[in-house]
Amino acid sequence: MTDLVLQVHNLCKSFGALKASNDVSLDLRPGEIHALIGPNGAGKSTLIKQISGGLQPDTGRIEVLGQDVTALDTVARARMGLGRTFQISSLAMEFSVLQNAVLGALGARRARGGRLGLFRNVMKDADLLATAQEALSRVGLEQAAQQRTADLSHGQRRQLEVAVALTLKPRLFLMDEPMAGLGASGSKDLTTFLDNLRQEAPILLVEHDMDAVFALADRISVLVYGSVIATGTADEIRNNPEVRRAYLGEEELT
Ligand SMILES: Nc1ncnc2c1ncn2[C@@H]1O[C@H](COP(=O)(O)OP(=O)(O)OP(=O)(O)O)[C@@H](O)[C@H]1O
Repeated sequence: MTDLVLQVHNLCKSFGALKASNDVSLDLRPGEIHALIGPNGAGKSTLIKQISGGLQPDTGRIEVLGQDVTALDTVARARMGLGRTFQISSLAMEFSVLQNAVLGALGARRARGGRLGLFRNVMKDADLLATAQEALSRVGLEQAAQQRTADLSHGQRRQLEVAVALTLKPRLFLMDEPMAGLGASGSKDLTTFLDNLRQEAPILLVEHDMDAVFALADRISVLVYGSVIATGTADEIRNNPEVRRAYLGEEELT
């Protein structure tokens, strides 16, 4: 019996001659933010896709809450509590904020094998509305519920993506660059939000914003050319000579 929320064992994935994941192992503990960093093309998104079920590894094993999910598809993994936000927005821009959250709640119901309805009926479904509204208030968007999603600021869209993921009541989160495109104040707000969210569901966080990573992460894994070259606390990673050589510029560490 393990209390690890996620375990990745010896994952390998090649595209032709390119080893995008080269014997990757890592885990996620309850209540933690584990950041995955590395240069462009290091294989971070490829790893996240394999964990979420969108891409099948060549070899290796993935366990969620102690259960082997390697052969399961995305929907089955979502049903087990694996929530995800994407690098590219999955929101319907012409829909209202509330409609997007309700669509999320509908997807969560589908993942649990529940019944689907026509969209116009769905907007009158008390359970779905309650789930959607609760998720919106968790991220501070309840006042914006009737706004058109296209009219939201970039930061608010990121909050809405997290709200949509929350409708699934996830046991763990995979987040691919949630800070991308946010200004300084947007990333500060999201940093505070993620800091609180980890208690509810631990987060495997892919992020280029090093200020956010070093502020938030309990542990950091560094991926270079598909391999994890180090895992440790922020201080351990800052002081790791191989990481300094391979990835982090000296100026980032002072
Ligand atoms: N479907 C694919 N077919 C072929 N090569 C791919 C495919 N997906 C990714 N790659 C390659 O695998 C390597 C890892 O890509 P990946 O997108 O996982 O890196 P990343 O660390 O997420 O990069 P970034 O920080 O730029 O998002 C890259 O060299 C990329 O070109």
